[in-house]
Amino acid sequence: MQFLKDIFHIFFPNLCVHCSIPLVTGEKFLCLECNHQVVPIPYDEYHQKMLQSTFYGSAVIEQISSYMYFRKATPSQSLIHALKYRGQEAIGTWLAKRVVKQLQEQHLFESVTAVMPVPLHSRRLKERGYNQVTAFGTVLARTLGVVYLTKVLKRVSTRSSQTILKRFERFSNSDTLFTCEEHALLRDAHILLVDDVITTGATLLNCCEQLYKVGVRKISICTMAYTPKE
Ligand SMILES: O=P(O)(O)OC[C@H]1O[C@H](OP(=O)(O)OP(=O)(O)O)[C@H](O)[C@@H]1O
Repeated sequence: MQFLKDIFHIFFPNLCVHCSIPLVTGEKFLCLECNHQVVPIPYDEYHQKMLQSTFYGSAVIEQISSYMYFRKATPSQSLIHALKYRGQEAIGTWLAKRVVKQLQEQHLFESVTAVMPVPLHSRRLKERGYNQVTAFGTVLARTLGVVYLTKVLKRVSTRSSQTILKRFERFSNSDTLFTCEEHALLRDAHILLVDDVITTGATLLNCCEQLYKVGVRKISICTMAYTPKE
């Protein structure tokens, strides 16, 4: 079997999602060199403040963690773009496994009662075929031993993609994005919201507002990446 895999690999090698060189055994999605350019965000007081500052004055976030810095033209952007726009859904699982390590070492999110993804609009979901945070979120929910709650929080607006907008435009673009149904699992709950990237925080803030309206007591956030302010 391994022999067949090796032959297949000669003709159809897996390529680094950033620099496109063929990957060797042991490498996944990124070659060693590109992998070294991914800058993880440590879980410490300084970086907690940095992440929390996105939501200061708007929402109280219990705990927050983001795996890596998101910067244009770097392997972090290639990873997220391959995950969202090039069908590489398994990148979500791969990143989640890295987050799980941090989560277990730091005893993070231990009082969470459910994990919820930032939902895609049904039209976007149809185009993409999957929500890019599903794989990531389900691994986290399984690790924490809690339910992965979908369908109650819904994206109702069909606004344009945030990706091409500047910081200010992202906020004005995010009026009524989501609605949330009442659900027994949300009352007095501690919800862990998961998404791919935090840029201005407008998307997650909008979700938080809807969750608080239906009786959620605490919200924590975990994302794959965070765009630092320039
Ligand atoms: O912190 P913010 O400024 O709100 O930006 C972050 C959001 O922007 C992107 O969504 P978007 O709707 O643009 O994704 P798309 O590429 O799927 O359209 C991303 O997936 C986050 O959900």
